[in-house]
Amino acid sequence: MTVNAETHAGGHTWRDLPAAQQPDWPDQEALRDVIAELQSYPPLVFAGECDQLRERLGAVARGEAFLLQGGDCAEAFDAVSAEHIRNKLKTLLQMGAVLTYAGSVPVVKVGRIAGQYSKPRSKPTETRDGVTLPTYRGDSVNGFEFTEAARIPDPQRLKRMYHASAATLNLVRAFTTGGYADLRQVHAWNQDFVKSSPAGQRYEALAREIDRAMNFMNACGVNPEEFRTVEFYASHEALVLDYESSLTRVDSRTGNLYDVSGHMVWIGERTRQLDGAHIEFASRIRNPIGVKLGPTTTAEDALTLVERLDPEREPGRLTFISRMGADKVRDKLPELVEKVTASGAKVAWICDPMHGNTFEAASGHKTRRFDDVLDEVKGFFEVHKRLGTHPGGIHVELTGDDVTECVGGGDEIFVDDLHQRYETACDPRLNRSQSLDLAFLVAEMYRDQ
Ligand SMILES: O=C[C@H](O)[C@H](O)COP(=O)(O)O
Ligand SMILES: C=C(OP(=O)(O)O)C(=O)O
Repeated sequence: MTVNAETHAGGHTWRDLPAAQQPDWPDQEALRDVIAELQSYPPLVFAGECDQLRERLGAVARGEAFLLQGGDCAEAFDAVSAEHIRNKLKTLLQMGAVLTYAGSVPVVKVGRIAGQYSKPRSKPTETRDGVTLPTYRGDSVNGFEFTEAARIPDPQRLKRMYHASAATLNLVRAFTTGGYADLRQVHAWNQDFVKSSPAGQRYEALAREIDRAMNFMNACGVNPEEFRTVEFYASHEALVLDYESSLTRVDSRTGNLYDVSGHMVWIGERTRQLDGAHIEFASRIRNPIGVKLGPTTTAEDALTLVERLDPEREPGRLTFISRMGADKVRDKLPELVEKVTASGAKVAWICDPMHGNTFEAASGHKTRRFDDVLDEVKGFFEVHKRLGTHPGGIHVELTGDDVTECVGGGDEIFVDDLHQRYETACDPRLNRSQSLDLAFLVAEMYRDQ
């Protein structure tokens, strides 16, 4: 793992191709120094862990497991705190427990965490009160504050991204293996929540059932290790290629390249050009790869992506994350699923019900309706049911905090509430209550499927 990718044939082939959405770094020499420093840093994850996740995703692709992938739209350096990380993890663990128990399916848990610091944007600039500045591209690139100084891309931020990811991953590993994620804690995860929210109360009833089932198994002498720790993986969008490539290493066991900045990386809707640098980069690494598929994706695009990224047709290698929008999923998804399935490819199909359903409220807040999110997931399940294929999971933007960024949900948030706790640096996230609501509804859909 010590050899960096630049010395490996294939480690730098992406550099010859157009790379969309890259920061306009003003100081190239500073960038080169940062890249050299990042190349000397230790890996954040191990190649063997990436292989293990690929195997788990293989089960998803075969229809034997369900993927829960979620976390912030954009992580922020000033949110690297025990409280934020614990809240996010707690929400994902609760959703995982709901899906496993109510959906009766093994759940592969993957955070949008410990690396989700870079954002592709629709426009290069933002104008406020007649002042135009470069758009915010995530904490790895520039500052959120609307000042000229903050918005200048600064490569030193890539080092902060590495350190923030390392600190986050360290705590996530401690939480998931050090007792906090023990299934006997199902009630503890809910303690601060149960009284106030309908989702919390519904969860509490489910936790009591899980308790009874565990007591029964305990009485039978069954108390497996799987109840005490949780397998949890980290993922992010592989957007800023100088960063991802600096953290790409040769695996000493196999000679293969792995992007050791996270277990799984995905390529976004704005950077999945078939002849572009991102797909080339992803084609050279052995991590499990996700690709977002928006409503303009053609079946031919999807088939070429399979050819480029999964030529061996290895279940778990490639995850297609559709993000069509509630009004399009039923029209656009079937042809992709049909033709990819007919080609013999063994991809996992996941639904991102967030990115196709964003709109701007009259107050100027970017938001999403919980009902649209739910409807896209429903459409996704309907398509797979009709085609006899497996609805493999969901990919959601969420937080464990009680923010007011998306409207609707059981503990209803109205458009007029959005200003109360609107904290996202980019796109609106489901709060904890909305996330749990979604998990219950998805578990029902899965069971019915
Ligand atoms: O999270 C996804 C994208 O970065 C985001 O939707 C882009 O938002 P924008 O259209 O405001 O640039
Ligand atoms: C940018 C994102 O999504 P998409 O590429 O699907 O727009 C994202 O998931 O952060």
